[in-house]
Amino acid sequence: MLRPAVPDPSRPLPLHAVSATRAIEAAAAAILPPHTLMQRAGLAVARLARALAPHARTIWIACGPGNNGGDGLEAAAQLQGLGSSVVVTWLGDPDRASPDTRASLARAQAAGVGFAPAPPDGLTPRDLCIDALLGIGARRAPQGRMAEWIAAMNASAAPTLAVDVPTGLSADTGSTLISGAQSDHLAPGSSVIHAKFTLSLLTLKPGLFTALGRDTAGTVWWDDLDMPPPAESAVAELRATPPRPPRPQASHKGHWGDIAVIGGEGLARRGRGMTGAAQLAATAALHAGAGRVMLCLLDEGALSALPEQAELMLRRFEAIDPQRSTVVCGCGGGEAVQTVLPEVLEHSARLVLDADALNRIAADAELRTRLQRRQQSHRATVLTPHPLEAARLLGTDAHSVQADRIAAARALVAAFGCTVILKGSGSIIAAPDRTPVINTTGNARLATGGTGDVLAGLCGARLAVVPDPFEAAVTAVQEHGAAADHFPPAQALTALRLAQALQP
Ligand SMILES: NC(=O)C1=CN([C@@H]2O[C@H](COP(=O)(O)OP(=O)(O)OC[C@H]3O[C@@H](n4cnc5c(N)ncnc54)[C@H](OP(=O)(O)O)[C@@H]3O)[C@@H](O)[C@H]2O)[C@@H](O)CC1
Ligand SMILES: Nc1ncnc2c1ncn2[C@@H]1O[C@H](COP(=O)(O)OP(=O)(O)O)[C@@H](O)[C@H]1O
Ligand SMILES: [K+]
Repeated sequence: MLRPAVPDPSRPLPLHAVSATRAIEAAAAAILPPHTLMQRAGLAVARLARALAPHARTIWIACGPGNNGGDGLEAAAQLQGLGSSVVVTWLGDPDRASPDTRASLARAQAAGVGFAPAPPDGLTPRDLCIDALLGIGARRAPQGRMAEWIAAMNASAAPTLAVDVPTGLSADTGSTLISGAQSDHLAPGSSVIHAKFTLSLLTLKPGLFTALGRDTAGTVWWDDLDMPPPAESAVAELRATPPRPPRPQASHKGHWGDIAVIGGEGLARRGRGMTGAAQLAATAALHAGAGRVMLCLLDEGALSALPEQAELMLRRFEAIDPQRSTVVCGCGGGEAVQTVLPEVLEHSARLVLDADALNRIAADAELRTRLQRRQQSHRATVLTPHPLEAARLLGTDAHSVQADRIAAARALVAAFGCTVILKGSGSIIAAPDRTPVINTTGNARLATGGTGDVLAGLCGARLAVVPDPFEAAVTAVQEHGAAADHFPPAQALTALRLAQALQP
């Protein structure tokens, strides 16, 4: 069945790695007559193409040498049969193609599809390009004629529908394929299709939703090719954002938790005033509905009042009761956070660690041991690193983290036994014994200073009332992104305004 890749509130959408997809394909092929899957795939592509471009005069289908190209040839046969004018450019060789692809080639030829050595000229916005160059079998960066066709498709006035995966994107990781490695940014001239639509076949692939996936895949559709839900375990999943539960009338502030935000190195210490970061986290917790929010600034008492935020209670570190609070530690913490971290790690009942708290832990073996010990005593801990902070914790670089974000999040879970939010486009939320979630809310308007502090405060507010730290983290990330998605388009999204837009 063809459907948009939008999770239902009652059922997450599973995402499968290429290895699992191959196993599912093999199992399906074993029980179906030959060529069935490719015919279903081609029909799904043709149907979606007709729906997306009902008035197309020309449909250009660029086909690669493997079965992704076979899907394109099958779609060409189907579209020609439905009355569209199809031009196929094919990079394959009939003698080396798979039996499925050869069968679809014969069907396309029999249907009267036009084959051309080069892309058609003069496509208009109502026409359509179909990228069937590479799918899950892509192993290296496109070069030569394939790279030329990718460039032509990206430059075309007609939108592109990618079959299974945009060519040049890794289905597993959402990074791009470059010679011998993977890249986490779209370098000028990098050979990757920028699709307006992607139709994922049989399974949904995680790379479509994280790293560069969201930029290159466009709107994602999924056709399971009428195969039953796979037994293979999903590598990650997408979840719908549930509505906030109503507040019981008979609740009081004690039900909604005490949040203690610890951070904000003062200007005096090193000439870097970062109290704003902690204030943002505290403001976020407040607007997200926390019962009481305490702000502990590491500025040696220089700041004594916050007149514009009378609801926030200023506290010295010694005056905080970490066992009875949900502690959010690290936002703007600078070097000053180092001195409080041993106690924070030792005594906080529920803890969100962000920014400089993570950087200090990365640089200090004793703090790492203290963090690991929290798991043994079952105390809830959420880490909220961006890719560079994640890299420091893992002893690697941000590029390597971005090259496989799910693997990096899992590695952090394995190392520290905590719930982890690996931030960035398509944030990954992972925890011990849980299928990671890739967040689908949020947008690049969040790429501005302080929005991570807002997430940390929001996460604290949810962790205060949701016993399962993984569920609290998923909820916080979804709500943070949704607040950005609903933010007025004509207004600059700043972190403070985002914090104030959060809802209890
Ligand atoms: N699996 C399923 O569930 C189903 C799969 N289906 C479809 O099959 C697709 C997978 O097909 P696939 O395995 O043939 O791989 P595909 O993506 O066509 O690429 C491999 C070919 O490309 C070549 N090649 C690689 N890199 C290259 C480069 N840079 N530049 C040039 N060539 C390059 C590579 O050559 P080689 O590396 O071996 O030299 C090989 O020939 C899948 O995405 C879906 O669309 C559906 O029909 C039904 C259900
Ligand atoms: N392009 C993007 N798409 C979606 N979310 C983004 C994007 N860029 C940033 N974000 C989100 O914005 C927040 C930024 O956090 P972070 O990098 O820690 O910033 P800061 O330290 O300035 O607060 C994270 O929640 C991240 O997931
Ligand atoms: K493709």
